[in-house]
Amino acid sequence: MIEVENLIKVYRRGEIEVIAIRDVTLSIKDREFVMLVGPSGSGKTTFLHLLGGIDRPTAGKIFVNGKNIAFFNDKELTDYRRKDVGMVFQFFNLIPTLTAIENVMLPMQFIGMGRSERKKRAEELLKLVGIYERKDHYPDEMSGGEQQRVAIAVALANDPPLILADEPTGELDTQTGLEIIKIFKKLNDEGKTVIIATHDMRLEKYATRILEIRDGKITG
Ligand SMILES: Nc1ncnc2c1ncn2[C@@H]1O[C@H](COP(=O)(O)OP(=O)(O)OP(=O)(O)O)[C@@H](O)[C@H]1O
Repeated sequence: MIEVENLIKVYRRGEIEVIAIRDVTLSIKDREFVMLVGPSGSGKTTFLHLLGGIDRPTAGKIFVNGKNIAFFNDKELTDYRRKDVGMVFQFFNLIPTLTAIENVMLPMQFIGMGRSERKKRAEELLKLVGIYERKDHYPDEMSGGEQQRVAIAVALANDPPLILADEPTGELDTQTGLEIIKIFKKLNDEGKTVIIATHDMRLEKYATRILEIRDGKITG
């Protein structure tokens, strides 16, 4: 359960202030599949970064399972990012010097899981997203769609209940994008809460809810 209360994010560039999130209050239940839509610059990425603990709000509260992550100190926030949330990005964000399986194993290392368990779980996750046969390849040896599958496995590494994705099909061709959408649908069916910022209207039929963001204000 996510409860956002009077959330505000203001970026300051010298003298100029940009209000990216403008007093947003909403709640998202467990197992929802939320599609976040809105024009470029409306605040989608900022909103996901705030929910994901990548950025801090200027004001307001973000309760995730009863805990206000806006009040977390750096250590608590790092812990939250490692265990409670998985993030998927438009440009995959894999580590180029690590193979697919090493990328997936890394977040498990951060929480102290032993090597053999990490390897076993990473293999299972790569099978789940349909990319096991490429496990020893480096990101630059894989297509965009393959890299995004690996990136989803990375996001799932520590089994977070919440998955946030920022334009995950934006760099992919039509067919590959559809395959990625179906992976998110499967994850949602298996119990994950999924929030996806996107311009890809094919997600609409899977979404349990569509939120519209405009100039930092969310409706819907
Ligand atoms: N680090 C930053 N410093 C200053 N302004 C920023 C920063 N990040 C975002 N902004 C501004 O905040 C507003 C919201 O940006 P954001 O990236 O969240 O929008 P978006 O809906 O994700 O856009 P897009 O679809 O183009 O990715 C924009 O006006 C943007 O210019």
